[in-house]
Formats: sequence, C-alpha cells, structure tokens
Amino acid sequence: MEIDWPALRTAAREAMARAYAPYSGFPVGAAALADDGRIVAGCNVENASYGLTLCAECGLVSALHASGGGRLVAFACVDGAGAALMPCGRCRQLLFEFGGPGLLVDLGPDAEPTTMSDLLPRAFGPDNLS
Ligand SMILES: O=c1ccn([C@H]2C[C@H](O)[C@@H](CO)O2)c(=O)[nH]1
Ligand SMILES: [Zn+2]
Repeated sequence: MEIDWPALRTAAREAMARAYAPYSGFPVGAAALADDGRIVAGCNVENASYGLTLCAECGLVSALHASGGGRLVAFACVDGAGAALMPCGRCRQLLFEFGGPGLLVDLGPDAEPTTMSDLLPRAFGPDNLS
C-alpha cells in the first residue's frame, strides 16, 4: 500500500491543534493509516488529576475501533512544533496490539520510517496468549 506520509503528518498536526493540554502545555497529535485506507487520529487529553491523562495514541486507537476497526499500517505523531515525536512506552504497547512489529513509524520528513519492532523489540503481544 502506498503511504502518503505528508498527509499523515498533516492529519497528526490537525489533531494536535485539538489537544487539551493545559497542564503540561505539550500538545500532541497522532495519526495512522488503517489497512482499508482510512486515516484515524487522536490528540492528548489531560486531566486535573494529572495521572489520568490520555495520550494522543490512546485516542487514535479508540478512533480506529469507533470507526470500524482494522489494522494499523503506518503511524505519525507530532509535538506542538509539528516535529516527529516518539510514542511513550505505554503507547508503543497500545500500537503494537493493532499494528504488530511491522507497523511503519514516521521519523520525520528527513529520515526513512522505522518499524514498531525497532521501538518495541521482543514485544509481548496477542500471539503470546495463544
Ligand atoms: O507519546 C506520547 C507522549 C506524551 N504525550 C502527552 C501526554 C501529556 O499530555 C503530554 C506530556 O507528557 O504529552 C502523548 O500524548 N503521547
Ligand atoms: Zn503515551
């Protein structure tokens, strides 16, 4: 499948603009290409009880399912400056569930994408339960 990385980055930036991050002042947007061609996105949503913060990737995974499910093929995440941002540890696990080790991960316009297996080597995942 052809991957339009600029379109994914744009979708991530658009989601980032809708972030609710009054406590950290660190808005994040994430977008991914699903295996049926649609783009799903999410932004971080913080809470006065700081530890309840939802990362942008949480919203993305929820959006994937709320809009029909499927698998993730390619993923991009941006910070408030629009630069590529690496998902936190918890979000790597969330993304692995729906993209597996081959999920392509954006490293920005000046680098080749990497894969989830680079971000989360020797991952625990659904296959370990079968
Ligand atoms: O992968 C990440 C890392 C951080 N954040 C958010 C959580 C918090 O609102 C802010 C600062 O950590 O960035 C994300 O949304 N995704
Ligand atoms: Zn996270």
